[in-house]
Parts: sequence; C-alpha cells; structure tokens
Amino acid sequence: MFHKLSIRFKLVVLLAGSAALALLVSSLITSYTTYVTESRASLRVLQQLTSVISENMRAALAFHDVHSAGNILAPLRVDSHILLAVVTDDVGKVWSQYRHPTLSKAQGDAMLQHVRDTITAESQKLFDQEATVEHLHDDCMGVLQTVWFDGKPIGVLAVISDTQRLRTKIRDFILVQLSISLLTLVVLVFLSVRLQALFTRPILDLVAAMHSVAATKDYRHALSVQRSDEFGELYEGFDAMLAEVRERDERLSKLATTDALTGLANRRHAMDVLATMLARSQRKGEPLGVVMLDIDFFKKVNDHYGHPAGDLVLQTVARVLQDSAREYDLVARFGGEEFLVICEGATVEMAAAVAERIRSSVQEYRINLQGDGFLYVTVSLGVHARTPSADDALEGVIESMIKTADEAMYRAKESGRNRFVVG
Ligand SMILES: Nc1nc2c(ncn2[C@@H]2O[C@H](COP(=O)(O)OP(=O)(O)OP(=O)(O)O)[C@@H](O)[C@H]2O)c(=O)[nH]1
Repeated sequence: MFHKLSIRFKLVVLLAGSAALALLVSSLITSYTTYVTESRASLRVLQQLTSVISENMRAALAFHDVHSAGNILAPLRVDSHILLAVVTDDVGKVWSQYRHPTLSKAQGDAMLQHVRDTITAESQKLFDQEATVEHLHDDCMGVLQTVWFDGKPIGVLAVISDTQRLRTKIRDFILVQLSISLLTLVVLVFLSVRLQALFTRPILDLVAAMHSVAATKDYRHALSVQRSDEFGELYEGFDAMLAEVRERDERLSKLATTDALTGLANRRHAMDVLATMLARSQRKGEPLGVVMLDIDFFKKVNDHYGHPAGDLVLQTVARVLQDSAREYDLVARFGGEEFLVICEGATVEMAAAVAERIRSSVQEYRINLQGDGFLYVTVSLGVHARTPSADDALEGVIESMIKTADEAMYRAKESGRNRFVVG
C-alpha cells in the first residue's frame, strides 16, 4: 500500500507528520512543566497566607481567645477560593474555623476530618521537625502549619483552598498552546507541500526523462543539469548511461549498415537507401540512376598477390569510387568485388558520366601493394536510370533496376571489360 503512494505524498506526510509529532511532544512537555510550576506557585501563595495567619493566631491561641481567633479567620471570606481555615490545639480539638458559605456541612466536616487525620499522620513532621505539610489534590489543596508559642507547639492552622484558579490557568495555557500548535502545523503542512518539490522535482524530472527516452528511443537528450549534491550525481550517471547507450547504438547501427573491409555502405543498407530514394523519385517524378561495377580479373589479383593484397585492392578501389562519385551519391559494396553507386536525380546521361569518371579514375590509379610493388586494375560498369511512374510497385522497380544494371555490367565484361554499358 505504502509503495503505491506517490513520492510527493509520502514526503508531505513525512514532513508534516514529523512536525506534528515534534509539536505534540513539545506541547506535552511544556504543559506538564507549566502544571508543576503553577502548582508550586499556588501552594507557595497558600503557604505564605497560612504563615501570616499563624503568626497572628499565636497570641489568640496562647490565651485561648476563641473570639480573636474567629476575627483573625473572618477576613478570609474576601478570597472566594479559600474553602476552609481551621485552628486546632496540639491534640486536634478545633478552636476556631472559617468555612466558605457555599461549602455544605457534609463537605466541611469531611474536610475537617481530613485535616485531623493529616495532623495525626504528620504529627512528627509538624511538631518535631517544625515543617509545614502541603497537599495538592485535583479539586483542592491545603497547607498545615504548627502555631508556636515560647518554643512549644500550641496548635495547628490548616488552610484549604480550591484549585479553581490553578485549573483555569492550566486550561488557558493548554488552549493557547493548542492554538499555536495548530497554527504552526497548518504553516508546516503548507511549507511541506512547497518544500517537497525541492526533493521530488529532480526525481520526477529523471523519471520523465527516462519515460521519454524509453518511448522515443532517442538517446541524444542528455539532462545536462549542474548540481553538486547527490541529485547532481544521479543526473550525471543518467547522462553518462545515455551517452554509453547512444555510442553503443551508433556503433551497432554502423556495424549493421557498413561493410567492415571498405567502410562503404553494405548491400542491405544500399537496398534500404535505394528504396527511400526511389520512393522520393516516384513522388517528385524525378529520375534515379544506378551504376553496378565489378573489378576485372580480380581472381587473378588474389591468386597472384594473395588474399591480403586483394583486400587492399578492394579498399583502394572503394576509396577511388567514393572520390569519383558525386557528393550526394551513395557508394556501396554490393558483394565480393562488386560495387553499386546510387545517383539520386540522375538521368541516364548523368549516371553514365559518373560511370565514366569512375572507370577512368580506377584505371589511372596506381595501387601500392606495400612491398609487393604497384598494380593497376580496371572495372566494368553497367548503367541504368529511370523515372518510376506513380503506379509502379517499388519493390519490382528496385529488382528490375538492379537486374538491368547487372546485365549491362556483364555485357561490358563480355565486350572487352574496362568500359561501361547502358542498360
Ligand atoms: N581478397 C578478397 N577477395 C575476394 C573477396 N570477395 C570476393 N573475392 C574474390 O573475388 C574473386 C571474384 O572472381 P570472379 O567472380 O571469378 O571474377 P573475376 O576474377 O573478377 O573475373 P571477371 O569478373 O570476369 O573479370 C574471387 O576470387 C573471390 O575469392 C574479398 O573480400 N577479399
């Protein structure tokens, strides 16, 4: 499933997903540390309040002045979050207390009981170590502090407050945090959609280039992109691969169309070119000439000088043919010591002129046998030209033209060689 998704989509999901995860973790950590800090701060405020009240309470408690104790606790009503403030003597008997008006009797009694239990449980801490006791629950928090007189504990003051203020603060903080995170996430998703192109564009370009090369089989279009990162290496590798395939392609096509000994077009390529040129001639209504030629007494060259010398003669004649033919004529080795020259747009006179130029050039050319002296050879040629009519079947025309030129060439042989005959 995952590998079916596009790379663009995967990258956006990866970038946005990582950002969302990072935001979530950082929000959780910040929320937790804020909760811890705010809880400590709230307890510290309650502790300071308890400390002040216990200071004021000392005389009232020392002189068992219940009325004064009540007066000291009474102002607590201005703070709507204080639920219960209670002063007990050192054995837990209640001297005076303040209860928030909204607190039910049952709730107040339960809290009072909790205070008594805490005094019993934490008596060592309260009376021996002179420490305060703090408690934090979900919906309330409390501080218990010993009241001292003359170095002796004479009672305990407990102040219990709700955690409404703390909870509101934390909730507001989380809301702000959540809004910032959401906003950041939206921005990050937007940026991811934009930034993914930095990574996906080069890959997609490569994929497009690969498809285009595969479809057109045209290996010439290198990407030629200058980059110094890994994508640059990928482009370079792709271009190098294309160049290699192109080179191999050209080598193969040359091998398929060229005669290895002479470097001329081979018979198959010559037939292909003849078909193309003939189709063009037919379309344009123009003539096409062919000259078929064969080296005279070539067997004797082989027999007398050996096969390598015969090869040299073939190569030399090929060069002379190439030089004597017109620039746009195709010269091909048709087989053995037989050659074909295709002259596009040539009338029989023009083809005959080409044949005569070839004949005299070959005749005059002194072939250096490289150590075996020098040699002159001649060629016999058959010339034929025609303008194919629109309803001619090209395959038949090709065959007939080659046959006619070939027959003319044999007539040239029969009539004494070193000449051309028009067929
Ligand atoms: N050295 C060499 N000889 C070849 C090659 N291909 C064909 N031949 C030779 O060409 C000779 C052709 O001889 P023939 O067909 O008898 O014709 P010819 O001796 O040229 O006589 P005419 O054509 O009648 O003038 C044969 O000896 C072949 O072995 C080649 O690639 N290299």
